[in-house]
Amino acid sequence: MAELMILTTNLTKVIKKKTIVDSLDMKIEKGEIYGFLGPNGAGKTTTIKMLLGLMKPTGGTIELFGKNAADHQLESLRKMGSLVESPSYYGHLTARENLETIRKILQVQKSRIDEVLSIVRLTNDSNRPVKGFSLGMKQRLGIASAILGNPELLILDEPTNGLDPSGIHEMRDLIKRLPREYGMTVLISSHLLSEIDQMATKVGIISKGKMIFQDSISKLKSKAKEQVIIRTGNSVKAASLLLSNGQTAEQSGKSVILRDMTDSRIAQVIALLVKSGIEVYRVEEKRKSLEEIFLDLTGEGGNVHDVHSKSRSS
Ligand SMILES: Nc1ncnc2c1ncn2[C@@H]1O[C@H](COP(=O)(O)OP(=O)(O)OP(=O)(O)O)[C@@H](O)[C@H]1O
Repeated sequence: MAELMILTTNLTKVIKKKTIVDSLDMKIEKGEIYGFLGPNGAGKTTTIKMLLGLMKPTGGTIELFGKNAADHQLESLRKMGSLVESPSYYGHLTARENLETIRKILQVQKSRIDEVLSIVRLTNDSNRPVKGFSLGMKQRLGIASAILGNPELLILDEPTNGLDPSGIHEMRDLIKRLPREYGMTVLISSHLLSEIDQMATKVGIISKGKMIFQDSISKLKSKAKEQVIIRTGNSVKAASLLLSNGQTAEQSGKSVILRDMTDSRIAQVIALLVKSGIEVYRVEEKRKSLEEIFLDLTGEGGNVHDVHSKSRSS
């Protein structure tokens, strides 16, 4: 099994009697880009602050790099870089000068400044005062600061917040390169699945403080099982006829809904309906988008409980 960078067990935070993070089990392996997703207020920042030792958990445990975080805090913080909320800079100083102030604290080699400027593609703007930078450039400078100490684990809290599509694109390209080219593991939070869909190797979805899904994007996509909707002259009769012929079908208004159908099975179903005198008006195929699955999971109803029990047993 791959080396574990983060493992939380029953991680819980209660603030003013309100459970903000609720028995969270998070598992992140080396080399992953882990998308930590959830609507605003779900508890992402609170979780991240606990991982970074900025907030003390009310309950549960955190292991970082295979060791209990509370017992090895300095050791693990040395191997981590982070960008939480908007990064702060000296606006009148250049990008290079801002990095130099952090470099002195971290005591890394001077040459590392040129390396990180090149990684985040700010070399050409490195001698300009930061106050003239776009939001996207400031965020990239924030990542440059976070990776200055050459961390093994990089934690980014909503780094694409407020960026325009081209800024999001640049950020995505940058983050994708970090594990591949520099061996880093990345935890990135977002409230939009579409923003991390194309870069995350794993996703953890949090809703109201609880982890409701944790697996690969492809597993998440497989939840988007296609439906075949057949509109008929008599949907009640159609559904019961199909059921008596061993075909699971759900009646909904004037239609019957079938799931996981092959082309030949659909042909058989239609032939059966027509032979039995039931008119077939329309056959439609519908597949849920990733965003719809995400909304289903994080919404009030949907199949939250189904997924929750599934992710716990896996
Ligand atoms: N110090 C605090 N005191 C009281 N409530 C808090 C405190 N910190 C966080 N909360 C509440 O906890 C909930 C989760 O906040 P958190 O910032 O972790 O969510 P989030 O998922 O990061 O969302 P966002 O993207 O909006 O920051 C929110 O309802 C917030 O109001």
